[in-house]
Amino acid sequence: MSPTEPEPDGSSEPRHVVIDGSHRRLRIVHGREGVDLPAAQQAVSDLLVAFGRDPSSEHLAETPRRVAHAYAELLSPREFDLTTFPNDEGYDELVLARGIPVRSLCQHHLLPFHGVAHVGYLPGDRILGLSKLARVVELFAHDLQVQERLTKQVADWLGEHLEPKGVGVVVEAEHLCMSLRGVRAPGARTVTSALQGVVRDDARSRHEFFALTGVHS
Ligand SMILES: Nc1nc2c(ncn2[C@@H]2O[C@H](COP(=O)(O)OP(=O)(O)OP(=O)(O)O)[C@@H](O)[C@H]2O)c(=O)[nH]1
Ligand SMILES: [Zn+2]
Repeated sequence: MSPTEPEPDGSSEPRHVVIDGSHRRLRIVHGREGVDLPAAQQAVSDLLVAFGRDPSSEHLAETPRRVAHAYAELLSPREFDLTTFPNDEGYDELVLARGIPVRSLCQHHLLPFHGVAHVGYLPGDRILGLSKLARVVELFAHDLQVQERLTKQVADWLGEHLEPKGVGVVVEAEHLCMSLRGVRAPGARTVTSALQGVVRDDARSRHEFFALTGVHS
């Protein structure tokens, strides 16, 4: 399957472009097809008609454009450079970014889910620019998602690109499809986790990871 070909679930893997001939700086771009704004705008206009509204009224005239752009923004992660540094000091404890904001779209209802991610890793030969932990979350969150897949994609991606000794990812989110409608359970937060390597297999590392996230294992 080519990097840009959509997977059966509608998402596709991000690609990287080597920008300085080494593994040290990679430009990460997402492989998803861009949003067709004119088509999305027309579809929103049709939806307003289906809702019994007049899209030509002064109040709604700009709404199709606004909605199309809003969804395009939510479905388009920003490109970034994956910057790593040699782990010269042999740092061998967990590195954890706690409370990274998560904004994503539920693939079932196209409603947002939002919350935080805690992303940690146990370094191997290289350490990662800290901001990149939050950028990787955005890379996968700006998609039509389920929380389980988002959580695992972040962990798998870090494992593949950083080759650390271990990875841990926890996502805690509120799904508007569960709080505003349907079951109407506002405040219910779903917690998912994905662990790899030492963080999964070694009880002390796993316990330390969950202790640092504030999530009880
Ligand atoms: N596993 C998982 N389920 C999700 C996620 N986001 C939404 N869902 C659920 O997807 C399910 C879709 O179920 P359906 O029964 O087809 O849809 P529905 O009739 O709108 O369901 P209700 O929300 O219960 O009214 C619901 O239970 C949602 O809560 C997610 O990230 N992960
Ligand atoms: Zn939903």
